[in-house]
Amino acid sequence: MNAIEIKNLNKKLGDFELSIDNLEIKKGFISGFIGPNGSGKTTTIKLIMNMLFKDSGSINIFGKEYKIDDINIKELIGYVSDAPGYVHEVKLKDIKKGISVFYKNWDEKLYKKYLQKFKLNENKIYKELSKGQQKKFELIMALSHHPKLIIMDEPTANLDPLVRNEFLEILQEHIEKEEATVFYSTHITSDLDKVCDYLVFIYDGKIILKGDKESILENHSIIRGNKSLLDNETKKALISYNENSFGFDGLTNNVKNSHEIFGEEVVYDKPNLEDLLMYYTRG
Ligand SMILES: Nc1ncnc2c1ncn2[C@@H]1O[C@H](COP(=O)(O)OP(=O)(O)OP(=O)(O)O)[C@@H](O)[C@H]1O
Repeated sequence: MNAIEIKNLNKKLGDFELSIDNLEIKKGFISGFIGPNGSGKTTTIKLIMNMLFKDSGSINIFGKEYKIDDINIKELIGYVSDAPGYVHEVKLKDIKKGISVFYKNWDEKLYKKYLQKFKLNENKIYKELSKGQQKKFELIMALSHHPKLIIMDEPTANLDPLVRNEFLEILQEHIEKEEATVFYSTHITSDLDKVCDYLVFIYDGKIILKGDKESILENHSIIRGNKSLLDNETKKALISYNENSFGFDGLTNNVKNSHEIFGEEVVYDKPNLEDLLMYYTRG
């Protein structure tokens, strides 16, 4: 069974349209959700969280559907939003008191352990925490009820590299222990290089690429060569390309075909996720 299954999902917001024909998030893995600003990541996540109502289509969480199984679904999910998550003027321990009662599986021991690990004092007022500490607290709240699915929207934005690593470590530790699934959006592709197994790439409201990270990277190649090799036919082999006075560079998603077209006259480089994001979105 998949952790998340989306079919024929449609949502219009002003002149933006999100349209996802089919998306399956595999249970037990980390799936990274990437795409440029305004491509529909937050909208998709809010739809998955039922914080926004869909126009049409279906969203299943571990085979369950909102409306029928709302409470059961929410018990299964740990959510970290892109915005500050809690009322600003309240102490951490009071936030915890108010929220923990909604979860059957709330684990006070685990909560205390994470507080210690992240060196957070629960007598502090939420607003007095730094942005990184606020995110850590939100992660603790999201993990302390043993969620089977962790959904996060840009959780590591604004975190320094050290805190980001701690954040990812605690997440990985949790996944290993709980066999949980993670689906999270980010602009920080180096985080995904480190931890993600699967990748979902959204652009202008549509999923343009999805699959396991290693295969996606293997199926793509950056080609660099002399400008004279670019013509209307050879350009068709490239997702996008860039020309300068020395030559060109472009991305292909058909490495074999590109070898047939360009032969040994060009250099083939392995792309990273940053490269994919750039070539796919620069038109
Ligand atoms: N309430 C709304 N009314 C009208 N348009 C909206 C609304 N909410 C979002 N949008 C539009 O939907 C599009 C997708 O926004 P969304 O926040 O999902 O993108 P995103 O991929 O999360 O972007 P970012 O990386 O900048 O956070 C944008 O063009 C945005 O302006």
